[in-house]
Amino acid sequence: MQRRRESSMHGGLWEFPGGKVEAGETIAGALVREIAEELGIGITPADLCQAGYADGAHLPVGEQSPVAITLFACRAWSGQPQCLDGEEIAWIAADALARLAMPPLDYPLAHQLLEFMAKEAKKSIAKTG
Ligand SMILES: Nc1nc2c([nH]c(=O)n2[C@@H]2O[C@H](COP(=O)(O)OP(=O)(O)OP(=O)(O)O)[C@@H](O)[C@H]2O)c(=O)[nH]1
Repeated sequence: MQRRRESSMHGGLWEFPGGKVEAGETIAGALVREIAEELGIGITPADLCQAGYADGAHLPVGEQSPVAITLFACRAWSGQPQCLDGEEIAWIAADALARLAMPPLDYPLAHQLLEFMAKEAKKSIAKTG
């Protein structure tokens, strides 16, 4: 997880690393670029698997968001993650994610990630068992 710069919108809150899709990019292509810019590691679209999606419809009634976020899991990368853009980065255990102070859409994403990981674990047990 990455803690946003204090001076930015949602400053000081923890979020999944990533960023906005630019004109002409695919969502996965934008993530490859953002992860290189923010963490200095190399990932490829082939290693990405969609793990979640959140937009304003996932927020409590009365709360709105102009933002829609697609969350990807990534199984492989090259290099060591460095904090190149945020205030700090940290590995967070999946079951501790929801206790972090995060922007609103990252809470439903964290919940979906837990479900995704549980399903992946079941598949892996089925394969090996
Ligand atoms: N992670 C996250 N970001 C949100 C939420 N709601 C919301 O408006 N945002 C905004 O969505 C934008 C995400 O873009 P970004 O990660 O590229 O962040 P940024 O604007 O600081 O980067 P930039 O300067 O490179 O454009 C941020 O401005 C962030 O504040 C939310 O619930 N979760």
